[in-house]
Amino acid sequence: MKNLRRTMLFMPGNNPSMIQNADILGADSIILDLEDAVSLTEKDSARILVREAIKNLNFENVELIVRINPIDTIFAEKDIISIGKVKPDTILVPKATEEDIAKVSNMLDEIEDEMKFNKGEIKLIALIESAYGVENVYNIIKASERVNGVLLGGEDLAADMGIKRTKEGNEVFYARNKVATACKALRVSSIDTPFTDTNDCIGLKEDTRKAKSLGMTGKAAINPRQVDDIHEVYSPSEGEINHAKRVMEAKEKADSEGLGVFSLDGKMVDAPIINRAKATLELADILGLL
Ligand SMILES: CC(C)(COP(=O)(O)OP(=O)(O)OC[C@H]1O[C@@H](n2cnc3c(N)ncnc32)[C@H](O)[C@@H]1OP(=O)(O)O)[C@@H](O)C(=O)NCCC(=O)NCCSC(=O)C[C@@](O)(CC(=O)O)C(=O)O
Ligand SMILES: [Mg+2]
Repeated sequence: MKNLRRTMLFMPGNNPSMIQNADILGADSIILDLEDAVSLTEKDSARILVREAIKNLNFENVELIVRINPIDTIFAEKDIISIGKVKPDTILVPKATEEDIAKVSNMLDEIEDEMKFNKGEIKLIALIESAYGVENVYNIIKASERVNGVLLGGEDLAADMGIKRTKEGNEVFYARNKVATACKALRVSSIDTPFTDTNDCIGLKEDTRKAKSLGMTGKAAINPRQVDDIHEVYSPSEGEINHAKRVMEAKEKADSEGLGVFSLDGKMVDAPIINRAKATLELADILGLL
């Protein structure tokens, strides 16, 4: 569902059969990749394919994101100019620093001017996948008003740290915490790193729950089979919806009795719990679960 960003499904920018189905795979966002999923010899043809796909295919039901090549490569400027002119919803900036975000944003200012697009219409997501990026994520988000999300890249981060990536994910605990907190502080989305074993749906759900429990608001996917499992974790369960309804009913009663704090099933309920219940019911409503 566009605008929710529970899932961002990566697909290689040089794979037309994957791209042509992108709109119907159920992900909230799709990422057409010009970076690591495309070999050096295919960079130019992938850029052309992605540009033509954006011009000619229907991507109404998903947020359309393009991951460009890193700013310090010979491909980045061509990517920004060629892709910026066909107006994707969002550009994903890999290995992002403050300077990279400012540079892409300035180039988009010029493109939007030239093409008579609305100013600031093309958004940016910063891909945080280095020790520097994690430590500076707050300032990287602040580097441009276009930034409305962060994607955490666990594989590159582990490589930069010189540590092993594991299914348990203890090695990304600090990064998830730091990214989720910076994103909440600046009210932008925080998308967790993909889970790379596409056959392990139990491991995927466990990994998604862990990231969600730290405040990450969505997760990247690399295979359409992962989309429903991630959505399940990011959807309120029947039990959570029923509890939220009971909190709101009890609140009405407490309001009529002039009480700001009350007890439900022996547990204290006050403003933060009421706000959480409201948010649960709002999301359940958007997802058609009420
Ligand atoms: C993983 C695998 C090879 C498995 O292949 P398999 O062949 O086993 O797939 P099957 O399940 O058998 O496919 C069944 C049917 O679904 C279709 N289908 C599969 N995947 C699809 C898809 N993604 N989109 C649309 N359609 C798809 C397929 O075409 C087939 O269609 P059909 O033939 O019609 O039946 C394949 O999924 C794949 O290529 N994924 C994308 C990989 C990618 O983009 N990676 C780069 C981005 S991550 C990254 O960079 C992160 C990071 O930045 C972060 C960090 O730092 O941590 C980093 O640096 O790492
Ligand atoms: Mg990466």
